[in-house]
Amino acid sequence: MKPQDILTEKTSLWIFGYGSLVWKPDFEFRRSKVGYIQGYKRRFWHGDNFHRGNDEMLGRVVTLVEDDDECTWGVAYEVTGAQIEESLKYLNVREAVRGGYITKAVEFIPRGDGEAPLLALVYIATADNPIYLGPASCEEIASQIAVSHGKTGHNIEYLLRLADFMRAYCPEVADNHLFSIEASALALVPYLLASDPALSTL
Ligand SMILES: N[C@@H](CCC(=O)N[C@@H](CS)C(=O)NCC(=O)O)C(=O)O
Repeated sequence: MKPQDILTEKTSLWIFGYGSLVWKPDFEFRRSKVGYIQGYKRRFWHGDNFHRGNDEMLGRVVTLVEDDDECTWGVAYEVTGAQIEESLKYLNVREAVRGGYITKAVEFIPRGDGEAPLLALVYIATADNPIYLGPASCEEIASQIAVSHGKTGHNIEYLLRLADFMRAYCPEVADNHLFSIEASALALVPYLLASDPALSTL
């Protein structure tokens, strides 16, 4: 019997997304829930030399940083049966091989009264990662995002789509880190459009 043979429709795995996965999972799933994990804060502290940057100009993408007083909102996706192997194979390339993320198990708390916590897999880039960039001011992060792009697109798209997700699905959450960087990056756009009109197609 191959390992995947035990994956019946009743076998279920939850995968928690908090960056590009909230707006672009790009794998098949049975259902999704908006909610949060405790003990982590989302920060634009990870470098990206593939999707939103390159080796000469690293993009900045989000990772999770442990902080007992914080929580991070996102989306958990349930994959069942054959979706489990397919999603993990896809995410291993997108997140681990190309993004440098590792996997951890976390407790996901769905939004809504009476929703039971769920064990979920999450992809995290840790400080020992070779392209981990670490803390910087929101202005510095915004200016790096404003001029970076990679094989998947411009780094600003990555920032704006995450901010749009939070406003649409978690309007009650004050993610100051995210929205400060967004405001700083948007303030740079007029200057960027003058130098790179292609940005107007974002
Ligand atoms: N692991 C986080 C972050 C994922 C993330 O943003 N990963 C990058 C890899 S560096 C990615 O998939 N980017 C695709 C894109 O930029 O469209 C999540 O759960 O959303």
